[in-house]
Amino acid sequence: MLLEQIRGPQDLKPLSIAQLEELAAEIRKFLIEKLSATGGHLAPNLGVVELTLALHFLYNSPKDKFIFDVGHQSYVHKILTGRKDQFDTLRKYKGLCGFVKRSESPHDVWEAGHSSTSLSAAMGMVLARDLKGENNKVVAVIGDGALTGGMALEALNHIGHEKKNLMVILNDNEMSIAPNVGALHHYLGKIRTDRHYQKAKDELNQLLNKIPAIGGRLAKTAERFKDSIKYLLVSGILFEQFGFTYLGPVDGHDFHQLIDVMEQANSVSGPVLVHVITIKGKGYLPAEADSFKWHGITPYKIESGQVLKAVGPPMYTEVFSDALMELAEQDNRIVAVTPAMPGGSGLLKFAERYPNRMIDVGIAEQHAATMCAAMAMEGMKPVYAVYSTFLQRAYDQVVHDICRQNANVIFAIDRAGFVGPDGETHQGVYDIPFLRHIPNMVLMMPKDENELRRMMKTAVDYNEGPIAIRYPRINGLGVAIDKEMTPIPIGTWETVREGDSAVIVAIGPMLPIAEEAAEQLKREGLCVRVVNARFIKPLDEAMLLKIAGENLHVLVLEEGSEQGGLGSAILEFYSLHNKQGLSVRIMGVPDIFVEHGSIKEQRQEVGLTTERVATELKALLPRMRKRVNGPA
Ligand SMILES: Cc1ncc(C[n+]2csc(CCOP(=O)(O)OP(=O)(O)O)c2C)c(N)n1
Ligand SMILES: CC(=O)[C@@H](O)[C@H](O)COP(=O)(O)O
Ligand SMILES: [Mg+2]
Repeated sequence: MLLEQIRGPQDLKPLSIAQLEELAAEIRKFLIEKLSATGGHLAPNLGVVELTLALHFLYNSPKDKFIFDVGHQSYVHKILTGRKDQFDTLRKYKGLCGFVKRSESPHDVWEAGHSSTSLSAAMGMVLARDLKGENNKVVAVIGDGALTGGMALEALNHIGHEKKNLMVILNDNEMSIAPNVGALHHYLGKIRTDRHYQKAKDELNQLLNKIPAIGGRLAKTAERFKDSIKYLLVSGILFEQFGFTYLGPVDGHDFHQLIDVMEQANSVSGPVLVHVITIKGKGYLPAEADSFKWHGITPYKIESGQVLKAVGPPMYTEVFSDALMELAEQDNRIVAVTPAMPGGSGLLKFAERYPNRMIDVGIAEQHAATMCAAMAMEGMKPVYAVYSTFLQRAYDQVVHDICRQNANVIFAIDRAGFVGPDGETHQGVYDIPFLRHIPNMVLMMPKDENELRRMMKTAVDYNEGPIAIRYPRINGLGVAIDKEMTPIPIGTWETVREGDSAVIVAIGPMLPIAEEAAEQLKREGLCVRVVNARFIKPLDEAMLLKIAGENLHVLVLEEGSEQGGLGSAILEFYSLHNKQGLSVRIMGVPDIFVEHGSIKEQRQEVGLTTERVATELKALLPRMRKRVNGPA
């Protein structure tokens, strides 16, 4: 087994092409076996086995810097850089990160998780290198999906301007998570498929290179003729016009072609883009056949490709999807917009039923937001379906285009709260702070799947401006579903448990924890009220003033940043109403990044557990404690 002998990239250098091919097969087998137990981004990594081997074979990481866009396809890189023995802990708590992670290895020079940052990072490292007078290589590996992200265009524009030595490897597998979309995708498709382009280009290049070296004006004419013909035929014209030397496309699973084109690239001065065609999921038939499903996969049976299904009530995403279908049936103003996440956001059924009303814009969260504003102003009901973490990309568009113009956009914010194995780059814990302070925004979070449906109806009936519903990446509670979706009056909270010792104000999946804590405290003589603060904005001011009037201590429970979240909003409200004397304890996500693991482990790490809530509440109530133990 060659793989056992690979302790680092230096062990690749003496290998022959045949041995590299053998090693590629071993790595594929390793990935398929390991991920059958851990889950993870199988298809993307199966697609870059040869590419990653060729990079480490030809260049000298970490002196030469490899930057993986998104970083979900960096498992092969991790295997080759001394971490293969850690793969049983992939994406597990305190285990191997599923993305590039600087703290894991000096070979990990740039972290991501969010798409389309690699070219900007490469440019930064190249500018620093040249200012320091160093001469290492900087190689960005970006997928055809990530290339649709706006940042990539910003970087291409600048890189072409600076004309620095920088290599971009475009890993083109025709897929984003779902099939890739957009004009760029079609352009790449033309290059990929139009083989006679290639043949004509190659034949012509041979012919033109035969023109004998001639002096004087004729030479210039011949050169101009060659360039103008090349202009017509060279397939990477778009990139050439951006100042890159375009090489390819080559077969990204053929070591001869890969090594040859990278050695060609080494002799290019200035930015060079190597176009590599790969098969997402290569080497595992179920993943090749459906790389959409196998982009990110849970544990599976290798032989059958059967994915081990999670049991329990439907995920919130599915409840959202079904509610949207029902509402769209009644209201043809409803259009769904997704930035490249039709599957994860639950829009596949909608797309099938309403193909003209489901718009996938590619990895373009900013464009999606502004486009929704304009659609709303033209009388449509755009439902912007987006993960909390990816909405961060469109903050300015939400402020500047949607809220400031008071556009009636509905935000369906999925993955709100902890997300589990994707970890710190994907946690949905900042949307409350970055949304609640924007004028005109309404922000809701349901306590269960039935309330999610009610909130969907509330949002569709709401015509006063932007309105957002945030819901988590978990199963619902399995509550009864009302046939009718009854809208909820805006800004009204709900007392789900009576009590006069203290109040827990909780949202979303924190409600069950709050109720369990209250039940626990009841056995100690404390009668704790639990309030479902289902509107984060606007707050239920009447209820807050009533609580203040009862002089009750308040504990706020939210699976989101403590800085600027619901608890902060309540503190601000009490300060504004001169109720500073009230004690308000906020329990949420502290000022740290919470890494990968299960959602349960992430909650435990920050203390969002029944036990800690009970303990914190008791600590809040010194007076109550004495009363329970007899007269003061
Ligand atoms: C800003 C942002 N939006 C969406 C995503 C979700 N996402 C992760 S990977 C991916 C597709 C990337 O496609 P590509 O770059 O072609 O890589 P491949 O998986 O095909 O290798 C998407 C949309 C993300 N990580 N970041
Ligand atoms: C790498 C990336 O950003 C996506 O693949 C993301 O991991 C999808 O998340 P879900 O699994 O929650 O849909
Ligand atoms: Mg792709």
